[in-house]
Amino acid sequence: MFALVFFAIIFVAILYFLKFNKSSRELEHIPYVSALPVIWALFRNKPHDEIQDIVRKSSKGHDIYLSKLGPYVSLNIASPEYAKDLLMKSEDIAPKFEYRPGNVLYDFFGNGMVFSNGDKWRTYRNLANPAFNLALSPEMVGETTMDLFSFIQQNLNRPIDIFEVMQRTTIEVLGKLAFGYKFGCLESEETPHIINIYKFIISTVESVYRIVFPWISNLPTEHNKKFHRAIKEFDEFIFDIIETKRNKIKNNSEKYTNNGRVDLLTSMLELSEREGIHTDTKQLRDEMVIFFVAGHDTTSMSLSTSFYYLAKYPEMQEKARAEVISILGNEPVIPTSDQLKEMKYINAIIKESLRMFPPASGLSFRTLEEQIKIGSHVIPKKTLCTVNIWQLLHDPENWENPSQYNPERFLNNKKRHPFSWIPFSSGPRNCIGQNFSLMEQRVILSMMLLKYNWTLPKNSINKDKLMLEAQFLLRPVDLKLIFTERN
Ligand code: HEM
Repeated sequence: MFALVFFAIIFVAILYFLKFNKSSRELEHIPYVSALPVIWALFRNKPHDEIQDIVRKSSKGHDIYLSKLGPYVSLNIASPEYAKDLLMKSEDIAPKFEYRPGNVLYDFFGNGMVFSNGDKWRTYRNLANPAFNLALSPEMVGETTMDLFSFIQQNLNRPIDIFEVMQRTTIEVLGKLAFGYKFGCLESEETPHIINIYKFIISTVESVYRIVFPWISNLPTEHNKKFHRAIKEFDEFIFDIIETKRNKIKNNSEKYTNNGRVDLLTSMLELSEREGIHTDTKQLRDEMVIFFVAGHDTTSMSLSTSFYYLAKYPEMQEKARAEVISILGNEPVIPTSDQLKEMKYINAIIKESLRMFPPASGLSFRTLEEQIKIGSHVIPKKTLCTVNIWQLLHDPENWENPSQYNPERFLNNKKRHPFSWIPFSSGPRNCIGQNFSLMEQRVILSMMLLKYNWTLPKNSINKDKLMLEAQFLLRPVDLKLIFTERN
């Protein structure tokens, strides 16, 4: 029996190897780089910046190369010009790789916008675009920042986990933005039950083991059963919100739950009714899940990076505060859109934080539907491609002293390749929430600067450098800050 299993494994491994070699023959002009050192570092939970150092060293300076992470052989791009060649292709020539049921990404995200293609993607992106434009005014984020003040008042003068606090804040913002819902994360220290459910789901989706060995998710383990039960509970929560909204729109009764503001879901439902576009409840659920996931941990990471560096460099914090006071005065008030535009230094801080620690360090896979050219390389149809955003944002050719945090680099009008700063990706599949997130970060940072000073605790593990978890969606490790009230 043992021998049979052993030979079956060898046979499958040979088939797998031959399959890989077939695709690599068509791509033999592209160097192949082993991903084993990266996988090994991921399993040892190495900080993400160290993993990226390993990526850079093992790719030996190639800015286009093949490698194999888990079951996927992919073409990796790490130069702005090559990234442009891929990302500016139409969404039909370089569509997203579609995951199948049984893969944790599909099981949770379904066909949400990050992973959908063709008419489905176009329909929902077109429905969501105007909704995002309507959401750009700063009041809702400003009101949530007032709730953040109340939360921090309970925790003054002692170390608090800034990433956790930013998650609470951005979850509140996302709940109101996406479906006009108040989770109550800033009302008490207790985490709402549905958010605990969500955190369990997302920790499973992000697991390195499941990326490298996706079949783990199909085993009848207790964890997998709990994962599917958690998705069911999260789904019931979202389905309930969708049905309630549909009914309110049908009956024309108090649809605008969020201080009279239109949330994304209501806006998408109304537009679809006006235009006679059928919206499927399961697809709307997938879109809400994507907005929720794509929208809050990313912004929390970026804000945490800014708070961290402003604590590490007090003179930077003072300079940022002086700019905000010169525009808003000395009292914490909600800025207007025009006032936000004047905040050049705050904007440079946010851009530098996104460069230093891009919350999404790499892009999801594209599968080519046609042969394309990347630089002078001919890349055949069906090749799986991705862009390493981190490497673009730390490329010494475009960024002097890339590992140094320096917002001034965004104030000196230096000409750079337009694809050298793409933390939100670019082209037709760029981030739909980019402008919203930038506005959100400007509002929260500027109001917090008026209300508080903050420092790193003396014994912080992040004193010398910001420690990162291993994941591809970046997170800081144990990032505590001490807030004190100004005046
Ligand atoms: C700092 C904050 C954010 C960063 C760094 C970020 C980054 C990105 C990146 C890199 C992509 C491309 C993903 C890929 O091609 O694999 C993306 C797509 C997307 N993002 Fe964001 N994002 C942020 C905030 C948001 C927010 C606030 C929302 C919504 C509320 C959002 C919703 C989306 C959606 C729906 C897509 C898919 C767009 C499409 O394929 O048409 N993101 N984001």
